[in-house]
Amino acid sequence: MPVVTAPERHVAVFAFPIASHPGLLLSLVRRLATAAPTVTFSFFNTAKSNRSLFSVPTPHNIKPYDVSDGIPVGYVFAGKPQEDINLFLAVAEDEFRRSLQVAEGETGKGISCLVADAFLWFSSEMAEKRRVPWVPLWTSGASSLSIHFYTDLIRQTVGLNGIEGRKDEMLDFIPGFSAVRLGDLPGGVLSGNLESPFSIMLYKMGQCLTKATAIPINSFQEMDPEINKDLNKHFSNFLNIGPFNLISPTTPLNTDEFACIPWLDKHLPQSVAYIGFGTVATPPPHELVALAEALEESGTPFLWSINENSKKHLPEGFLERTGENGKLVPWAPQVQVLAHGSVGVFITHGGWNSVVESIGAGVPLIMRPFFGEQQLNTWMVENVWRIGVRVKGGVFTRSGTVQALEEVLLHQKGKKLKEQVVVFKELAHKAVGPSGSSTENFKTLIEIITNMEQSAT
Ligand SMILES: O=c1ccn([C@@H]2O[C@H](COP(=O)(O)OP(=O)(O)O[C@H]3O[C@H](CO)[C@@H](O)[C@H](O)[C@H]3O)[C@@H](O)[C@H]2O)c(=O)[nH]1
Repeated sequence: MPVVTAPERHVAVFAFPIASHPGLLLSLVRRLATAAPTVTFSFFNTAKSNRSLFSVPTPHNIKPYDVSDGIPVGYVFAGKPQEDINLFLAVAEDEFRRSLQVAEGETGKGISCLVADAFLWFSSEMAEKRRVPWVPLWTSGASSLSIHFYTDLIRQTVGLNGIEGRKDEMLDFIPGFSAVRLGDLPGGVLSGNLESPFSIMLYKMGQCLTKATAIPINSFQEMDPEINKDLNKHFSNFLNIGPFNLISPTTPLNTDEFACIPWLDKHLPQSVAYIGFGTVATPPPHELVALAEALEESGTPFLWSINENSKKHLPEGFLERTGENGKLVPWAPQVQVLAHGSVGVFITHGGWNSVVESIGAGVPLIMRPFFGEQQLNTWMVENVWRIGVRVKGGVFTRSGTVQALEEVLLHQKGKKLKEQVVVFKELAHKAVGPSGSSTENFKTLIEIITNMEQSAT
């Protein structure tokens, strides 16, 4: 990769400190910092998240700064939805501003660019005031970004009286989408609490995007050519620079602490179901039972990344009965697991990283979406890319899950899903390869962020 030198440049990076967001942003910043070793990158994130992310070696020109998570001392979580997000958002803008001044004081350099998780819409105004480029990273796919961009149009057309009873109605006027069910739009656009801080955040983000100097996303343009074509008309430098996981690790926890790979080695090619629901979603107890029963009934070997809390809801004697056929782990090196030849299907919530990681490995999906844009990702997987299926009714039942497993692992349909996901796998690898679209887009991004032409070394 060509190297840029620009010692006077100071790039501020604002992280959204929840779920897989900060890890993904830091993996981008690592790439940028390696390509521009004389540029200073100040990475603003909560102390807890920084501790975990910076526990592995990091390029010398990235310096972490802690911001408050907004959780008052002694606070007891009430278990309300998005409680941690709401607390953080209440203090975020002031915290980033305060901490930015500290970093500018310490480095003696004003910032020359502001990179932020796109969720942090207010950073657009901060960049504008300082007259520096604003570069929001969108951590999900082009489809969900498009929906947030077109939220006003969608609300005006569909109405704001709720979509209860109208979930199967199709929406067919968003450029690049031939159609999508109202019920599969991201939460907070038409359904859910439109006044929650999270919904307001997404709405405001959608309104600010045209102010961005560049919008990098963790995808590759061949995946959504029509949506890309449309967004390129509205945004400057809409840059697909992924899938990130094909370039460098996006989580510091990618060691095989629980011996998943040796266990997978003992299984037949494309026979195992890998199960994982990302870093936030947890199926309710009765669905955990249904999923376990379906695995047992179908005799499918499985590797399940599951937390202790969920584990206790599994049917009694389940693990003893499944024996060598099943393995439960608190954390799996997901990217390596998916790339293992014995994995035949990924049962997942449809978080964006999980979707692109499965594509990168050529593994078809069974989707059980929970919140956010996971419904939309599921729609795209099943109806647009045709690389997986949604479990019947969108929730785990014993019979619906057995049916989905049979469809993907045994039937002719499964063969087609596999063929199709391999087509996307090849496109993804090509995109990040030499002269691939994501590689070229990344070069453009470096130029924008460092404000310098690259010189080959
Ligand atoms: O045992 C595990 C479990 C997870 N992971 C990794 O954790 C990440 C999970 O990411 P993702 O699938 O995107 O799930 P979430 O962390 O839940 O993602 C949040 O952020 C995503 C990106 O914006 C959104 O698409 C989701 O809806 C939102 O829940 C992936 O990189 C996985 O490889 C592991 O390596 N091992």
